Amino acid sequence: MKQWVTESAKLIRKVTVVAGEVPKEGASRWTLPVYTLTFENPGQDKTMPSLGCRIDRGDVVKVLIPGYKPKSYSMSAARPGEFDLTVKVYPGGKCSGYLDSVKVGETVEVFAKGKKERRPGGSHVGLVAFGVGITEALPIAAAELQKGVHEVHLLWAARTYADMFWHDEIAELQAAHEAFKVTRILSREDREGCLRGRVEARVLEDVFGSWKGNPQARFLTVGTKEMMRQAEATLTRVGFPWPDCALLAK
Ligand SMILES: Cc1cc2nc3c(=O)[nH]c(=O)nc-3n(C[C@H](O)[C@H](O)[C@H](O)COP(=O)(O)OP(=O)(O)OC[C@H]3O[C@@H](n4cnc5c(N)ncnc54)[C@H](O)[C@@H]3O)c2cc1C
Repeated sequence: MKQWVTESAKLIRKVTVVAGEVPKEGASRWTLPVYTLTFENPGQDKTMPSLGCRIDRGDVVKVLIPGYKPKSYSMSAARPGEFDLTVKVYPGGKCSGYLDSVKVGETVEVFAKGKKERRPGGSHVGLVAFGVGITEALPIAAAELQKGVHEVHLLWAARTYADMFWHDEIAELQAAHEAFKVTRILSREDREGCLRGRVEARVLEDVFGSWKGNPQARFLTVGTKEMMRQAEATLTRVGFPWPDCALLAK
């Protein structure tokens, strides 16, 4: 098996973000639990960015699953000496199940990975996040707002409102930055204040249409590869050609 150069990070806190539901018999889907795991930096290193992981560039933390390959997680926050991973736990999930099984005081093997760079432009930044993809999108929204861009619009898609989290964090960021707009869209629930449906052309038109023709508009999609490819193709169709309008470049 390939040898990976990893470092040991100690789990120091585990906080429930979404409690989740016990699966109902016969139910095909249910709300899955989400936890924020806080790890001490390897060697108690206080230098930032933690692990050298640039949250604002979409770098990831690779977690080595014993006897398996490393899997990617976005660093959802970092403070001197520690960093967070916010993890949705899938039934039978090799990596998420492993992370869920780690006890406070135990260590995991990790390393940071990422070479992407922020592309020039981006007076208007659109972030299209699917489900737990918010763990990458929200820290990037915060970083873009810090730069003083004209507008950051987060379009966050999930099945139900119960699958969503970090509402207080989003509200705080909105209170601090008038430039931060948020649209939530649910595929399986009608809810006041949220759109209903999927991230299709008419939704992207409605949310980002007023930016059309602005060569400064930049976008980031975060989700499974398939969701991202689909969203990028739809952005292209509605007038934001991919990858010309990508926020990050490899
Ligand atoms: C760049 C990047 C960043 C990521 N960041 C995060 C993050 O911050 N937090 C986080 O929780 N995850 C994140 N992921 C996803 C993570 O890497 C794993 O894919 C996820 O934890 C599932 O792995 P697993 O080994 O637990 O599940 P597996 O053992 O691969 O699968 C177990 C079961 O869960 C189902 N399943 C797995 N993934 C999904 C999915 N996305 N949607 C629906 N069903 C699924 C499978 O179909 C299977 O039935 C990220 C992925 C990438 C590529």
